[in-house]
Amino acid sequence: MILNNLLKGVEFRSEDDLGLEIAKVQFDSRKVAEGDVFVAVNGLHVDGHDYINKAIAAGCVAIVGEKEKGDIAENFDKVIYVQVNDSSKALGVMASNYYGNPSSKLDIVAVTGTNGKTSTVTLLFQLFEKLGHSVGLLSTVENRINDEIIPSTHTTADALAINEMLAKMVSEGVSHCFMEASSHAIVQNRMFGLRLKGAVFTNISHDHLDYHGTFKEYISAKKLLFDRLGKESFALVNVDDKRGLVMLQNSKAKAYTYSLKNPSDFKARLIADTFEGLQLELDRKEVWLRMTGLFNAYNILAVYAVASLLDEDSDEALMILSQLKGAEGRFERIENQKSLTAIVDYAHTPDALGNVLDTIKKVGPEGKIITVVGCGGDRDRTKRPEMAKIACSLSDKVILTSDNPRSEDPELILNEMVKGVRDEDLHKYIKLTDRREAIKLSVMLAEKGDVILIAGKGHETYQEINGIKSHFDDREELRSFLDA
Ligand SMILES: CC(=O)N[C@H]1[C@@H](OP(=O)(O)OP(=O)(O)OC[C@H]2O[C@@H](n3ccc(=O)[nH]c3=O)[C@H](O)[C@@H]2O)O[C@H](CO)[C@@H](O)[C@@H]1O[C@H](C)C(=O)N[C@@H](C)C(=O)N[C@H](CCC(=O)O)C(=O)O
Ligand SMILES: Nc1ncnc2c1ncn2[C@@H]1O[C@H](COP(=O)(O)OP(=O)(O)OP(=O)(O)O)[C@@H](O)[C@H]1O
Ligand SMILES: N[C@H](CCC[C@H](N)C(=O)O)C(=O)O
Ligand SMILES: [Mg+2]
Repeated sequence: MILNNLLKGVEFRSEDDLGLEIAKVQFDSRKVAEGDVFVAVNGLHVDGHDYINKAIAAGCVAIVGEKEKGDIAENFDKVIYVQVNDSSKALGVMASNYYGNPSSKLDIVAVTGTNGKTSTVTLLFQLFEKLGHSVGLLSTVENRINDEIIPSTHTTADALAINEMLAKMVSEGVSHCFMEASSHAIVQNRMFGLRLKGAVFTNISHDHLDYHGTFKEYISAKKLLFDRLGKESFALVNVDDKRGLVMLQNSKAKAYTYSLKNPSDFKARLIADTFEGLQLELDRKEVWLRMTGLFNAYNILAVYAVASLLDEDSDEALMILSQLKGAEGRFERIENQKSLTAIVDYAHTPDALGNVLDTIKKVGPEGKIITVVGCGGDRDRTKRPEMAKIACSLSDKVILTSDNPRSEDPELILNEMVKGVRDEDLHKYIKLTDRREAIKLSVMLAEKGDVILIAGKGHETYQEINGIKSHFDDREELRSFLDA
């Protein structure tokens, strides 16, 4: 592709001839090959501008960067230089151009919020598939093009990977794509330049303050998704969350609301919440669903509203929804012969953990609740004491253990968690860094009628300790001890 065409829609300054052919767009010097353009992005750890010489040595023919040409590299006589105000935004637009602007050729609905993104997009994917459409999914658990699975490394991939997958979807006739929009992705402009049919806001609560700094900044990050929507798009927000309406301010999109408690465009009423499923009144129709928990009522309502906004038949949508199961690793029950209720859930924020434990308390059996939980390393430290506090106040016994410690000392993470436990709950917890041993102990402690909750890792099939990922699956571990 000609560089000039690649830069269509990007505001830039350049004194060079931009008529040359480009092989590929890259933003990592380690991936640059002969004939590529290298986009230098300033990151959290290093500045891409410091890798321009490496990119040139690897054969790139053009550079896109924010700095003045004279301030960067010596051997610029060999390459074209294009100066932009924001490289990550330029990268978003260039990635779209390179892959033929796929987002304008299918309907993309992005879902943001602290909790419920994966659950919502997975349900949307399943629903639209069963409604007879060819569908794409970009999510934490996996990316999908109909039956094809493309492994996922992030909740929201980088701009090049997103557009590459969207282009593949277009070439395979996909009509709808449901994607998660993480707050990291929004502020890093990984989705910049995408044309969205709509965006959904599920909720916002404590998470990622390590990255965003303050809760206010975290809200602003989510809001940016809605600020960037065009007037042809829809914005659908949960107004039972007090930040729901904030998302709509400054948005040009057509605004819609959903709620279980407040006046809204799409409304549901909870009739019953049981281990077997939810009973809801949706659009004045009664429906039984195979999912548990008030939070799932919100997810179902959002899915139903999106289907309506995309002009699907509402009766057919409700019928299909009533047959769907939730996303894997989300309130997933592990069958066993020990008369125990065993649940694996991805709750890795204080809000999610509280919701899941509240649900178990409300709908679960009379027995004790035994919770196994940890907190990820290299992530928001302030959620650690909160999560331990919630786990201990809503459970009878808690085994505090490792999640993905990543580069951190597992023992120190547990010590930070313990600080949050209330005095009256101090007798409830045990610290055990080895997650396998912690799961084993939960099964040993459980008696007939008890509930075991293994929280935080859900669908994950690895554990990252000391920067090394090894195979680990909460469901496999739990099953092996329950079957022993
Ligand atoms: C904190 C964060 O989001 N980091 C992401 C970010 O990395 P970074 O800013 O640290 O990049 P950097 O290492 O400083 O490098 C800056 C630039 O120099 C370039 N570089 C670097 C080295 C080199 O030799 N040559 C070179 O060109 C890099 O390609 C990059 O363009 O940009 C990278 C490229 O897109 C991402 O892979 C990386 O995700 C890291 C691995 C990560 O763990 N991210 C998590 C926190 C994340 O994104 N999570 C959200 C979900 C959160 C949620 O809602 O729960 C997600 O969407 O997955
Ligand atoms: N709508 C919701 N509101 C609050 N909590 C929810 C909701 N839906 C799911 N949860 C809880 O949050 C956990 C994570 O849900 P899910 O994976 O759907 O969230 P996510 O937003 O995709 O998370 P991530 O940021 O890691 O991608 C679930 O396991 C469940 O405990
Ligand atoms: N998307 C979240 C997932 C956290 C899952 C938890 N198991 C952990 O590793 O901390 C994050 O990257 O913060
Ligand atoms: Mg997710």
